[in-house]
Amino acid sequence: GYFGNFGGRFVPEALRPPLMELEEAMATIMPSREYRDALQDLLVNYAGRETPLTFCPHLSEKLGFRLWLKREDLLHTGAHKINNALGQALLAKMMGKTHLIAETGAGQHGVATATAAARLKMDCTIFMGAEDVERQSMNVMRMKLLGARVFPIENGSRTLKDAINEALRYWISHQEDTLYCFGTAAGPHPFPTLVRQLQSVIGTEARAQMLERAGRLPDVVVACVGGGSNAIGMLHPFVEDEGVRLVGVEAGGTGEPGCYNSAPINLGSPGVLHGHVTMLLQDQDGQIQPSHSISAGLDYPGVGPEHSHLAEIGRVHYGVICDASALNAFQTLTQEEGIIPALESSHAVAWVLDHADELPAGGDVLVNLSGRGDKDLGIVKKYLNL
Ligand SMILES: CC/C=C(/N=C/c1c(COP(=O)(O)O)cnc(C)c1O)C(=O)O
Repeated sequence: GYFGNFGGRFVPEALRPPLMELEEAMATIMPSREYRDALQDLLVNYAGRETPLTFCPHLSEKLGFRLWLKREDLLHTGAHKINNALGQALLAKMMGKTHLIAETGAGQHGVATATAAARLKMDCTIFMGAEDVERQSMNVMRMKLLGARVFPIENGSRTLKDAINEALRYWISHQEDTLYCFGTAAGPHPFPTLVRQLQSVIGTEARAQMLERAGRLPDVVVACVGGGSNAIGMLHPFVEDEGVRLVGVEAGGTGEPGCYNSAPINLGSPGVLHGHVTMLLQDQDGQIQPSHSISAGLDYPGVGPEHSHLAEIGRVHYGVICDASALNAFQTLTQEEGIIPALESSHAVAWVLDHADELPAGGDVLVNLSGRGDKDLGIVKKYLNL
């Protein structure tokens, strides 16, 4: 369960049995024809795969290279989260579980898990920081409509980190009938591996689509990094392609010195959080620092262990984008190409806009559009005179 020096399973003894049961199910149920056919049917005929690869003529003209977007925003529920939620919910169902629990920050994973539970007729409980309940209220309404119970978490920074803590605590005393449907490529082993496996459909499809549509592999592949699931899903299938430059984009928050950010790879240090060793925002005593980002989905002081490893070995470059640049990219993509991106995905687009002069003229740049921006209109209204 390690990626170089990062990963592992640093959990209370009581959590080892359900994690070992999950690992066993990954080895016995997931390779089965029954599971693979059922998941493929859900991804194609329910979630809407394969997602389009959209060329951006206007931005390509302005930037001097061909810009391509992988449209995970067009999936059912509006983000890549459904890939992972369907895969884990189906696994839980085949393991005989009747209850799914999950954490959520932007609410997309919460909605995806509630959707999967509704489709597979399972109970669903979502843990969500109270601050996120307010700033992503449309997604909270969707979760409730879908039949999920939503628990607002008041302690700590009232965001994603606290929601994960509560979900793990709940799971300890509800192991028999419950699977924790972990929402990102972090957490104790086997979650980072399981989530990468389920999200790699993004990069596998995009790689084939680039060869078909561009006639070549992309020069650069870019994805935003919160816990790291859409990025590892997009980047993993390209890791062996040495000529392809891989970029993960962390959230820099307001960008003022000493401000709260969500850029543990760039500004953090190694530590243990939520059951794994990874790069973290922490003080010298190992106390986790509060994080900040305009986008709830990137507002997390940790990152998946495989990203910490890919940064350490230098295979992926991790950049930082602040709130203002993300808002600018949100507006630019909307106006230039008629696509309203999630604030999370806007960080990846912003990195391309801000670094255009470093990117190969006449080349091909692929960006993962992890979600759509409908959920963020209430937030951006304050900043853009809507
Ligand atoms: C698991 C908590 C993160 C959430 N969302 C994160 C997110 C992210 C960042 O999460 P990762 O892909 O796991 O890094 C990117 N794009 C969209 C549209 C997102 O909603 C959520 O609860 O919805």
